[in-house]
Amino acid sequence: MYSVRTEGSFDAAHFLANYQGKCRNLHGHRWRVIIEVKSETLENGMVIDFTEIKKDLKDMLEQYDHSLIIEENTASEKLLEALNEDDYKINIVKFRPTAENFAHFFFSELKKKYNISKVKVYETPNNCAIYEE
Ligand SMILES: Nc1nc2c(c(=O)[nH]1)N=C([C@H](O)[C@H](O)COP(=O)(O)OP(=O)(O)OP(=O)(O)O)CN2
Ligand SMILES: [Zn+2]
Repeated sequence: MYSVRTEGSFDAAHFLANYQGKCRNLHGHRWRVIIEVKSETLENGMVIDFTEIKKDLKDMLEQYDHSLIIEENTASEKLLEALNEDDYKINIVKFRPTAENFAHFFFSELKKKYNISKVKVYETPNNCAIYEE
């Protein structure tokens, strides 16, 4: 079995709603996203062309770069209105924005095109979550 890995990153702010601890406050991370694709066979000597998958990864992560990520229904209308009025880049997500949920989310997105086997998301240099199938 062959496998290839590549990675990308994005800088974004988030907070964990209903969380007892410092992460309930708005704070930022450089989210590092490492993806792995596996294959039994090679095409043109490759599992997948790095150039192609790197571009798709970059395009996917670009949406979150320099944004504020908010879990659906966890911010007041007043806050959302104020942020929108001042034209801040916001991403409302349907899941709690943890490294685990992002790993699963990015896995599902990439699965649409690639035989993805693993996604690792680093929230800090020391901590990462992994989703694999
Ligand atoms: N299993 C998870 N635990 C936590 C997550 C997560 O996504 N998965 N996220 C958070 C917070 O977002 C927080 O920002 C990270 O917390 P922590 O690692 O304590 O933050 P530090 O910056 O102090 O990390 P260092 O590695 O010590 O620099 C909380 N928990
Ligand atoms: Zn955090």
